[in-house]
Amino acid sequence: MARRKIIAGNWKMNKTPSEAKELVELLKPLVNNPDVDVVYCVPAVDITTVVEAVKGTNVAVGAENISDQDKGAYTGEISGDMLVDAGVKYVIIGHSERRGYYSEDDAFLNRKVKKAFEKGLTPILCCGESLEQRETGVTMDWIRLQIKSDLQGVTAEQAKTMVIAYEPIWAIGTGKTATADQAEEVCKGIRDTIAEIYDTDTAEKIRIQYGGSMNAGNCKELLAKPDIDGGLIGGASLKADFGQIVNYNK
Ligand SMILES: O=C[C@H](O)COP(=O)(O)O
Repeated sequence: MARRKIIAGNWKMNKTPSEAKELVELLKPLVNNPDVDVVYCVPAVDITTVVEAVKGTNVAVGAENISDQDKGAYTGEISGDMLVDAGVKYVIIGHSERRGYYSEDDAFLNRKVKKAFEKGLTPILCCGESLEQRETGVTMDWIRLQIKSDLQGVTAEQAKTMVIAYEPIWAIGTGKTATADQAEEVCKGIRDTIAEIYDTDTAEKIRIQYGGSMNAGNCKELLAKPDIDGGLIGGASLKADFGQIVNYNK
């Protein structure tokens, strides 16, 4: 069975609640594609507004982060239960901006992935190499290490339902996209890693996105690759272009 494409916007720290509402309204007529799952991953403070604004549409809402803890004295944290109660279905975990700027390491991210599953949320787990790692030829070794650590204790049944986003750090927000062949090579490598950790059935079911300067111009070629099941879009998710990406096959 063919994997269904999943196109997710990662709004990052860009929209106030009122701006978020405007963006949802702008995108509403543009993001209908029966062949594609559409997700808006939004700042925590926008979640309630966006959940309300997408009611009755095909769009699901995701969070950009989750606490590894359940509840209690963790100032500033947002728990899985809070996200679920607010109507969130997906959560981005391990984005390179969180790994880099906030020193989130693999052991911490592994706890978040497990917490997301425990609460019934679908993790979008990010991985990817730096420019230096690509240039020294260790891309796949690095990514294999990230995935193996971040998925420790995750069952095959859980892994089948999740999403992995391959995001080369050098391509994020730089306008420099990986070529479709480069992106496919790593996404295929990720699928092989999943087969190694689990089995081929799990590898065939897990969805793998590409992220890094994906836009209306390059999405068709990237999404035509056999192991690229969607995109995690930053900059281009904040404008009408996102509709063109969702409708890449039209
Ligand atoms: O999560 C999204 C990625 O960081 C890609 O961002 P970008 O599309 O602005 O390069």
